[in-house]
Amino acid sequence: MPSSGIIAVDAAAKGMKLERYASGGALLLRRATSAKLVSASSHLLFRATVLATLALVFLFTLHYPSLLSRSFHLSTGGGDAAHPSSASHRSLLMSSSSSSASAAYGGAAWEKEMRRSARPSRDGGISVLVTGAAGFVGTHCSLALKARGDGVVGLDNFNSYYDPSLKRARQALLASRGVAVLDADINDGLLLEKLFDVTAFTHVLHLAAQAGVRYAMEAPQTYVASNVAGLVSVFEVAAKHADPQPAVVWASSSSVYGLNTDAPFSEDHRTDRPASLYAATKKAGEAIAHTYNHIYGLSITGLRFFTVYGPWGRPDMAYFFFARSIVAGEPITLFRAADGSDARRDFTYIDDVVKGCLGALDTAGKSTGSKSGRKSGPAPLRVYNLGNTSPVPVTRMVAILEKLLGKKANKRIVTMPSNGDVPFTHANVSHAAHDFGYRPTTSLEAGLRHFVDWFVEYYKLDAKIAKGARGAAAKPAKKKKAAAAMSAAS
Ligand SMILES: O=C(O)[C@H]1O[C@H](OP(=O)(O)OP(=O)(O)OC[C@H]2O[C@@H](n3ccc(=O)[nH]c3=O)[C@H](O)[C@@H]2O)[C@H](O)[C@@H](O)[C@H]1O
Repeated sequence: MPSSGIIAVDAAAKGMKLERYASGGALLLRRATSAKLVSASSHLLFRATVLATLALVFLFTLHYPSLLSRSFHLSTGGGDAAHPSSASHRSLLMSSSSSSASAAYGGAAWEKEMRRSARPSRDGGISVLVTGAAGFVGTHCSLALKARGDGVVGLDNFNSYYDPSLKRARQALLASRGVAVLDADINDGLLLEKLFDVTAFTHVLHLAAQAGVRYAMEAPQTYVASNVAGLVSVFEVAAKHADPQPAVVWASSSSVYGLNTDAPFSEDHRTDRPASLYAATKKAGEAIAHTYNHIYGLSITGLRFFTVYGPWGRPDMAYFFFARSIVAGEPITLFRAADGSDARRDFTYIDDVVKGCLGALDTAGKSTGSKSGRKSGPAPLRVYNLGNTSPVPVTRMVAILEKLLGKKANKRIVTMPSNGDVPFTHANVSHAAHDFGYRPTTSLEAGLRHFVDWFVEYYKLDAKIAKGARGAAAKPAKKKKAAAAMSAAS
């Protein structure tokens, strides 16, 4: 539209030029005719341009619907579970129902429910806001806190990075144990403020994040939005709005060690060479934590998780999607390091990690700041490895799965692509052991057995799979039969 307007003005200006250089009556007549002609042709030109523009918009809509509907994604979320679009990265932040959560939540009944869920049932119990509560680690930690008599309010945006129905099932499990999980986003600062107005949480267990090392190449902005902006949002509310300030324990990652080759990885080692954007955002989080501790006296503990696995786990992680592929008879790709060695991971079982999280909460120490922005003295700033201390080759992990599922994997072994992966991880956990008695006790064999038990039951796999027979049947399994078959197979 504007371009056609410019063309019309240009044509009229040319007519005026003729007028300026002509002289005499005949020429006056020609000038008038010329002006009419110019006017008519500029109308034609204008109409043609409008039509052409409309045609272009139509074609553009046909070919790039996602671009034109971007504003829809920004506010309503959605996307394909397997490949959420990076253009709709804010949909990973704000699910459809959570985009206006701060406006939707409130009222006497809501406040009563928040207070009920946040209230400890034991003397000396703590009251914890768990972000990412419908996530893997968040669910297990919330259950453990509630079970020992602490108060818990959960928050999750139920994004589609992986199957949201699994997150809803975890939410239902939490609800059955009396833990309310709000459908809301950590970037919704107003909602967080509202929550702290209603409940004086003593602690925040901040686990909401965009996880996954390799997916960061596909959707970089989601990592910045959740792991940097979201973290700041949580720290802002905890530091400047909450009264009194809570202590914050949050999920960093073993990936911050990046290209570090000293092993086992110790908290004193270099973390300035992240291999992925995921790792870089977690490293940035640790720097941001330092700032909020330094300025506002916020007690902050970062936990570097090492490839956590177990029942109710994350379907985007290798052990989980390998199990699925083995059952389905589909090929799996195993990465081998450039020197020809198998990739190795310090796989850490969820129950061990939960003990570490609760230990970190229990020893967090108080924040020293207040709403006024003044702090009364230095507050704790801590970082701990939560690993298993015994790296296992990924090929061994697959061999265990094959045994448990009673079925051979169709393996394809390739050199590790340059996608942010690291060849090995190995935790030194002496600081966590010293400060809160963290001692991982679960072998990969035992932990994967628990995972497979849950996996077979949750997905109602045919008992034949558990027995090692071929093919997964579509019809629902009898749970007891499947479980019995699983223990027979192991
Ligand atoms: O500790 C962490 O900080 C991170 O742990 C997890 O990352 P990773 O340790 O990379 O786990 P995961 O993807 O399960 O790959 C496991 C192994 O399988 C190998 N791997 C992977 C995929 C594949 O197709 N083939 C393969 O061999 C791969 O080379 C690797 O050796 C979390 O996802 C991450 O969110 C973060 O929490």
